[in-house]
Amino acid sequence: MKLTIVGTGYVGLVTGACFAEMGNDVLCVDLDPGKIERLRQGELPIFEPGLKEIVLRNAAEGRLHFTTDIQEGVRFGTMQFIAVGTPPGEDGSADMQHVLTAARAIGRHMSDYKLVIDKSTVPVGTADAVQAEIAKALAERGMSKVPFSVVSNPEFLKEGAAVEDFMRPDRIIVGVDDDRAALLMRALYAPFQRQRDKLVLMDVRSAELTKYAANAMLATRISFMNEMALLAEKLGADIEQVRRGIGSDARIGPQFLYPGCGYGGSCFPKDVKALLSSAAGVGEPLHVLQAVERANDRQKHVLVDRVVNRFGADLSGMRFAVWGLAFKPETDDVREAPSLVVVRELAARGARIVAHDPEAMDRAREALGELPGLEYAPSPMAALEGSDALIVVTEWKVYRVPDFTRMATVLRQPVVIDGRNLYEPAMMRECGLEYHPLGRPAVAGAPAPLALAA
Ligand SMILES: NC(=O)c1ccc[n+]([C@@H]2O[C@H](COP(=O)([O-])OP(=O)(O)OC[C@H]3O[C@@H](n4cnc5c(N)ncnc54)[C@H](O)[C@@H]3O)[C@@H](O)[C@H]2O)c1
Ligand SMILES: O=c1ccn([C@@H]2O[C@H](COP(=O)(O)OP(=O)(O)O[C@H]3O[C@H](CO)[C@@H](O)[C@H](O)[C@H]3O)[C@@H](O)[C@H]2O)c(=O)[nH]1
Repeated sequence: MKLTIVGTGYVGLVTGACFAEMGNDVLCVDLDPGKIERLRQGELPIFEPGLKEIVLRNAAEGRLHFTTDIQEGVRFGTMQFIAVGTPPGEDGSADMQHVLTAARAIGRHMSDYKLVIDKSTVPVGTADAVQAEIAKALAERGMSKVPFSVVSNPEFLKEGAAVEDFMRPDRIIVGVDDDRAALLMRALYAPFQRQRDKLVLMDVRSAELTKYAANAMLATRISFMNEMALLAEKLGADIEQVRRGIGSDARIGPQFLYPGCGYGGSCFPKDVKALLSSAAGVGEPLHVLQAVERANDRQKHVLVDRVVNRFGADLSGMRFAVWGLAFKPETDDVREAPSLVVVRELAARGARIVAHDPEAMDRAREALGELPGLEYAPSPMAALEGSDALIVVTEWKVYRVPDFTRMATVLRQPVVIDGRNLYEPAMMRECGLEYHPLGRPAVAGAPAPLALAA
């Protein structure tokens, strides 16, 4: 089939590449000429495991093309995917300008049947707005008789596992109100559901809400566990044991129960805000979700609170190693990353920061700008040299089994503040490290170089 993907970001590029991999002929369109030029040269604008191979192979075999020309894009595909950004507006509601611009462009340039598929995460009612934009643009050209359908097909991929998630989805949500569109969507997704039927067809509004409800539920689990971790710590319990205990209940399940230093990324924070805004707009406040957001805002400060408890409020003259800048491992994305809060707060308290991340240092540099006292280390161990403590923010694999003995000697004070519970407390004790995990009893270094703050 011939597909056009409007928007070549995390979702658009993965969608385009994976559909091309299934034999479709795909044209990816983006407004950003730099991004399109790099893709044409075989360079990827983002880091996503496994994506480069698929992009290069399908481009080389002539099934995946890139352009900045929206007119060419609209003429190309019978199926037009909208995969542009829906960032939060000032009031927290999703900013729909990119989606509506894409819809208008489709209406302006189409001359035969198009199936318009909304893959961006959009508030309920957006498909109706897209339909209206296209109809208006067609009417302005005197072409109101040209047929088209609009369907909702929200995307559930996770960054860092995007190709795997797209290729092996748990379910494929399609909100569709007409038979022709449903038939085309079934045919397109047939290769992804050979084992079992994963297609869940529903009405368009329900599909739009399904996406927000899924992210809101996952964010709720995380905030719940983060609060349980803080409570466990106060009560002398161990959240890691509690996590295993509750995760083994089939009704709860083990996934997305990991306490951490707050959820980040381009989705949970913005989608929680957008859903709260939609709900407020129809007079149906979401009390649970309001609390989820508040808890997450607080959680992003938990690591620096620990630093302050341990070293005092004035951190001038001190130096901290920060491991992990991406909002999660296996991505270079730093949007809404807890690391940004940690680094800015440390700098504001006068500390010097030596940060390391396997993939996200360039993006972090762009996001943080020139921050006094911030430098980047070429390796995890280099960040520790001369630092007063290590703060672990993102659980990259390379941080999981460091040389603990060397860590204890390289750090000026052998203190580790861990926002992801990566290490075995007994091992830290054994290596003479003072260890502060989340929701677990802290470990005093042996021999303790400094007494633990109360
Ligand atoms: N990133 C994720 O993990 C993820 C997962 C599922 C759903 N989503 C949703 O998918 C949508 C896209 O997210 P993303 O992370 O891929 O965004 P992104 O910012 O990485 O990419 C969006 C791209 O769209 C381009 N664009 C904007 N307006 C355009 C236009 N009119 N024509 C052509 N190109 C245009 C931008 O230049 C940009 O390259 C959002 O609604 C997001 O919530 C994201
Ligand atoms: O047990 C957990 C799981 C995740 N996180 C944090 O939650 C955030 C989001 O992680 P994750 O969901 O793995 O990555 P995203 O790429 O943001 O994916 C989410 O957002 C996407 C965009 O809407 C959806 O498509 C995905 O289904 C949804 O998982 C990150 O900061 C993680 O560190 C935790 O703190 N604890």
